Amino acid sequence: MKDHPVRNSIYNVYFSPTKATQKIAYEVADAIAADRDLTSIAINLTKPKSRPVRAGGQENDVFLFAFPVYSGRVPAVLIDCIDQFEGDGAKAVVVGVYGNRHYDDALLEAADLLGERGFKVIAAGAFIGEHSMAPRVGAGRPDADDLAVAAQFGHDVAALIEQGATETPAIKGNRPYRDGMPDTGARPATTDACTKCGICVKLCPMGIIDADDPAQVADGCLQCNACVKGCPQDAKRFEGEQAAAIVAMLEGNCLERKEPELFL
Ligand SMILES: Cc1cc2nc3c(=O)[nH]c(=O)nc-3n(C[C@H](O)[C@H](O)[C@H](O)COP(=O)(O)O)c2cc1C
Repeated sequence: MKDHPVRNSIYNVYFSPTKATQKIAYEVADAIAADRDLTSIAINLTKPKSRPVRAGGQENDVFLFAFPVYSGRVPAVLIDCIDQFEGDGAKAVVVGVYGNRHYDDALLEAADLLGERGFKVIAAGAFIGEHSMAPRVGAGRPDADDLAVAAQFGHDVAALIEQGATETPAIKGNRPYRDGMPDTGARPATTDACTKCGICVKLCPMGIIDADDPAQVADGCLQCNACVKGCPQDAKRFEGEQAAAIVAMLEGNCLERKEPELFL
């Protein structure tokens, strides 16, 4: 009988309502997997039924945790998920994708939380995605240049692992973290153009859009904009002064291109 060496894994764990984070996560994970000959296992936390999930690793596994930055923080909906992760000494890489305003304390917060769960966080990266609330901000990102940076980041992480790195680099951010997003009860409005096709029902990461009447949206909306961006009839939108003020602030201050920042 032949002995087969145990193949270790990279867990590509991501939450990505409007898919910017997903693009970066795959680029990073695929580069690490190729260089380290790891089996890539994707864990998509976006659908409500997929959360929380028990996920973890062993010493020679790599755990990529990728999320969109919400209000400069890790989305609150992911905190219960992180509580289910078991590091057991596995190496972890943090990826935060933000909408060209700032990532503030989100990378640091994610690294702290994963450290508490027993992971050795060896690298972190902040990448830019189109702002889900204001599509002119970070429009079209991540683009080809961003994806190339993400792939190179993955190769650099693989080289670090080869060298046996276990230390956490200095990651930008402050403790205590900035205040997270207040729950304002905001939720999308639905126009007469809605055909009740059900696409938004499937896209909603909170499962709160009524399947029979998609105009009915229950409490707990993240304002992630998956329904707004995914509606083929353009029938969902955030209305009112507060939504307009956020878009005006972002378009007024955050149109200048930012570049990814890497911590290794
Ligand atoms: C509720 C909410 C809060 C956000 N907060 C920030 C923020 O603090 N800074 C920023 O630059 N972008 C912010 N964004 C933009 C997202 O981080 C960005 O659009 C990201 O690419 C979305 O990732 P996804 O496509 O994987 O859903 C926010 C978006 C939402 C929906």
